Amino acid sequence: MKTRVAILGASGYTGLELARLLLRHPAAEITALGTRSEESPHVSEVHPSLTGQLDLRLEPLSAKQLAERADAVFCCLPHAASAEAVAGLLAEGLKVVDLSADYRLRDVAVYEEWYKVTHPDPGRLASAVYGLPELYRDQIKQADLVANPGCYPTSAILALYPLLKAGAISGEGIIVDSKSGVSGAGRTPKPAFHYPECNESLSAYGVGTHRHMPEIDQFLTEAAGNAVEVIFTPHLIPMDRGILSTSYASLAKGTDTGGLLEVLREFYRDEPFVDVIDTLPATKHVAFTNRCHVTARVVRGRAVVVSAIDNLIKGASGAAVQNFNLMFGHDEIAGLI
Ligand SMILES: NC(=O)C1=CN([C@@H]2O[C@H](COP(=O)(O)OP(=O)(O)OC[C@H]3O[C@@H](n4cnc5c(N)ncnc54)[C@H](OP(=O)(O)O)[C@@H]3O)[C@@H](O)[C@H]2O)C=CC1
Ligand SMILES: CC(=O)N[C@@H](CCC(=O)OP(=O)(O)O)C(=O)O
Repeated sequence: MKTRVAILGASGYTGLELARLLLRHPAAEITALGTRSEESPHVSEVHPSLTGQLDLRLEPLSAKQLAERADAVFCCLPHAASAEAVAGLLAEGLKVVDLSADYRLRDVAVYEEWYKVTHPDPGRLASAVYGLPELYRDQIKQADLVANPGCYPTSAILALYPLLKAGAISGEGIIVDSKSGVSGAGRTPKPAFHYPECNESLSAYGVGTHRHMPEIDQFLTEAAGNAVEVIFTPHLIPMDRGILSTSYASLAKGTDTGGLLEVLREFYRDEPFVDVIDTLPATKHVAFTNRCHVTARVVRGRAVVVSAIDNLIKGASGAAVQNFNLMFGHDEIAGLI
């Protein structure tokens, strides 16, 4: 029997990507789509690319209604709004993959400092599982609530975690320089993402203030075993999708390019979606896939680690399906290859 799934925030970009992936999933059936709109539009009006593939309307649905129609909910809402919904969904016995940032940080004070809002459901931060299967597969299998990682943190953590864990690089002075396509900002219009504002332009933003910095720190600290504070600088690049992160770190012990690659290859040996490559990654090589390409070089005595993902797939909806598969005992790669 198929697992019945609902998508909240289905009118957005991650909602669309989830619908696309789940329509090809052999063990999942999309049974409900959520919106705030009382007009209940047909999905083909909201996402013309789904015309003829899914005959559902987007509806404002209560947690109780969702529990009648689904077993799992993908929550694709903005932060804070998401945690408000999640508490009710869990109370109805649903399993939830939350794509927002609400349950990724373990310390509510850190969340409130960086997100500038009061957390609506702080009691659950300690028990939510961070949905990076490469690190927490066993916990995800047991979880009712999985916090899907941020897009930039996925690219940075996958690149750096194994090297820190192995003691190949130092946690001091790490720099993560990332570029993202515009879909990373979501479908909800904002002036900076208006076509003439961002086309033919490359700009840094959120320098020193981006909310993904403490998320990267949290997991790299775990890898290193002592406090890691990275400098993370995101850039907006005029393409639809994709993230490329170039990270710089000091070497902790004398090693060369081959040594770094060996650590990465060993860590990801059995991983279905992380490819440690000899060549340099490009967003085009992972676009529309759930894969992360990563490589490393030693340059003038420092490590340079380059990783690429599709922000909407391995950075959001693909990771969410991977987590869903683990939570429901489906083949981890179902719907993703
Ligand atoms: N885009 C990306 O690459 C990534 C996004 N994320 C996170 O995933 C979540 C969804 O992102 P994305 O799909 O890009 O966002 P979008 O802006 O594309 O879509 C979010 C949807 O949520 C609904 N919504 C907006 N505001 C509210 C609100 N205040 N209360 C309830 N519902 C609201 C809207 O649907 P309606 O108007 O129909 O109600 C909207 O279409 C966000 O938390 C985002 O930060 C995470 C990783 C990557
Ligand atoms: C290009 C762009 O604007 N990207 C977004 C990515 C954030 C995101 O989607 O992540 P959360 O789930 O953590 O909110 C940003 O920098 O805010």
